[in-house]
Amino acid sequence: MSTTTTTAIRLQGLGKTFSAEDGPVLQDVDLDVERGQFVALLGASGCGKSTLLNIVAGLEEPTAGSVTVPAEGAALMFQDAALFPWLTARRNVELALELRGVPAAQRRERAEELLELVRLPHAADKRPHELSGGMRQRVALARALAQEREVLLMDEPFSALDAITRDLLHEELLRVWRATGRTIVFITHNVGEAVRLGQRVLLMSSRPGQVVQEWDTRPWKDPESYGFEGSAQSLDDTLAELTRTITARLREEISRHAK
Ligand SMILES: Nc1ncnc2c1ncn2[C@@H]1O[C@H](COP(=O)(O)OP(=O)(O)OP(=O)(O)O)[C@@H](O)[C@H]1O
Repeated sequence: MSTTTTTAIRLQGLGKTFSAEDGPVLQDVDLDVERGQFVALLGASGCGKSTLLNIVAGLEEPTAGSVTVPAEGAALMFQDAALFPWLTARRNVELALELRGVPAAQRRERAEELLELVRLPHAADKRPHELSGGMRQRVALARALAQEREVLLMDEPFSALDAITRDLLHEELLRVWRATGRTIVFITHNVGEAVRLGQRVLLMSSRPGQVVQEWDTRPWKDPESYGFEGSAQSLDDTLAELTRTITARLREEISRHAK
């Protein structure tokens, strides 16, 4: 099924069971993601985040419920950039354009535009082994954007990077998101990352995986539109408090699962 004008992704009563013996990995997941939204999906290891993303991407079939996504499908980005090692950064991006049927004459220019968008124009002729981990993820982002799909699904794309590089890429991703208006679902188990990036932070429980709680960070990120009148300091304090609250809830979910 394809989506409506305002909803990019709709999950209704979604469930996934790989084996009857292990029981459901996902059960009764209901979720609407509006077009242009940035959603961070947080949960303990093994709670079914990747399975959920793979179902939205069409890589896995649900065993219950329904998934509605844009007709053209979604672009995916993983923790491992998975670039072709023998191709330059530009050629890796061009390949995605080629697969989409972009004529050869336009590919080079478009690939360069995308590498510029992710702030990597100077590395266009380098091969993946000549790039740092952060640079490789920038190429992977440019390649995902080259697919020109409205929905971008990101499965822990920055979790293998050092803290400073990750911090920089958070800024870059937010800039790219604002510039392109993509709908993003971003998986992480890092609460700080989820709060920083997501307009909505969703917490998944484990076994069966369900969305058990949600926080809206927009009032703090866009205080003027939401009539928040506190100082920058009180804004920071409120976000830090939110991060603590979500961390405590995540811990609860992890220990509940461990019992
Ligand atoms: N193809 C599969 N066949 C059988 N079981 C699977 C398959 N894919 C995932 N699972 C199981 O589903 C559960 C959820 O896995 P999933 O990778 O979705 O979790 P996750 O929340 O993304 O974990 P992590 O944060 O560690 O990446 C796990 O118990 C896993 O073993």
